Amino acid sequence: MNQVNWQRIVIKVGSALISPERNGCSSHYLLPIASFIVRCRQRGIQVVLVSSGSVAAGAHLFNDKTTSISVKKAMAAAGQTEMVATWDRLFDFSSAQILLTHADLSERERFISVSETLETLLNQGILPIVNENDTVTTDSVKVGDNDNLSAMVATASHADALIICSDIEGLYNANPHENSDAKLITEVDAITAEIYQMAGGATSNVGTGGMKTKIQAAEKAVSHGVTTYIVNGFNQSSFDQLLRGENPGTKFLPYQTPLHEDTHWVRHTTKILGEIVVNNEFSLASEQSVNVVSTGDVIDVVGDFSPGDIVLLRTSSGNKIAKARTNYSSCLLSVVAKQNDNVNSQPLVQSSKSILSDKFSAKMEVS
Ligand SMILES: Nc1ncnc2c1ncn2[C@@H]1O[C@H](COP(=O)(O)OP(=O)(O)O)[C@@H](O)[C@H]1O
Ligand SMILES: N[C@@H](CCC(=O)OP(=O)(O)O)C(=O)O
Repeated sequence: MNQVNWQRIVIKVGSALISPERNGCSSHYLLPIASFIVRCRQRGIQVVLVSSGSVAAGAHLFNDKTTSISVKKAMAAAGQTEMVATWDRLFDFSSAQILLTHADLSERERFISVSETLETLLNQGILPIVNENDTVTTDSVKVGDNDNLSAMVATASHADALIICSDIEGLYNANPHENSDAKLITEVDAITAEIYQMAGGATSNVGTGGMKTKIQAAEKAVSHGVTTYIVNGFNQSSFDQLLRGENPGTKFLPYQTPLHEDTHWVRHTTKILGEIVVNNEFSLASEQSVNVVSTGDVIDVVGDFSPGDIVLLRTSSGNKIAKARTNYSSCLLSVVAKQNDNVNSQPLVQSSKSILSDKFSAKMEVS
């Protein structure tokens, strides 16, 4: 019986569980997770696996143990094969490898394509195994950690739950490796600045991002209606508890009313490719509805972007207002900004054309 009422879940497995010694893959900690995946599937729950560990798994093949980017990328390329093969051996059903970069998710058409492929694989009973395509990433196209990636995958696959399996019970009010009296937070109903303050970086030599990226992932997921857990993947009991509908770690409650699909994607999945700077007096008329930025408000432009790209709308004093899709290129808006500057407060370009945005997420359309 499915006591947890999930239909589709994403399980994220951290490097420490796959390659604890950075000496190839070990199935030691993967067996209980594989068994959990099998038991979920037997209950009719579809599963997507987001697996880290390619860098850690490939590390033993290289004499150069430095953390140079090019060596890490080579480790990832070599370790990825071993990591997927190790998982695949644990199942008597087929798995499929999906390697993604942020660019694949940040462009709407590609995001939908990824989403459709996940759907097709799941409906065919194949287990998707997702990782970041570390070998081809650069700073401008990488997600950078698999916690955030797993939340994006949970969104793209319309999952009900995201289970982040780590090397620790869950979120503590301070990093327990540095504070012996740290207390486990079992339930989080709102991800506030206080929650972020509790979360530190990774302290192991295999993990990336630590608790901070897990909180970011939880924020992305819960605002899409995805219940999120951080659990200790070393403990078999975590998985037994999950299947009994219990909470073995930290549970983040989903929004009662998730964000609109497109708003969520702009806010939580897209990458900012430039900035439109408006005057300090500018404010959004409404946090909920579509807002208007007139061309007369534009005082500066940062970066190179094209129509349709996602930009940050901010004031000249640095106040972040919204993430928005621009209908104009940086080139054209730079001209607009210069014209506004030349006539001081009397812009040559009136608000005959407008950019629309909605708070922090924003679609920008020409009205
Ligand atoms: N408040 C906190 N609660 C729990 N762990 C924390 C906290 N702050 C930082 N951490 C660190 O985050 C680590 C887990 O993240 P990470 O090493 O990236 O693991 P993974 O490989 O599973 O992603 C913990 O082992 C711990 O050192
Ligand atoms: N993509 C990288 C993992 C990056 C990452 O986020 O690692 P982790 O913090 O262990 O989940 C790899 O496969 O090595």
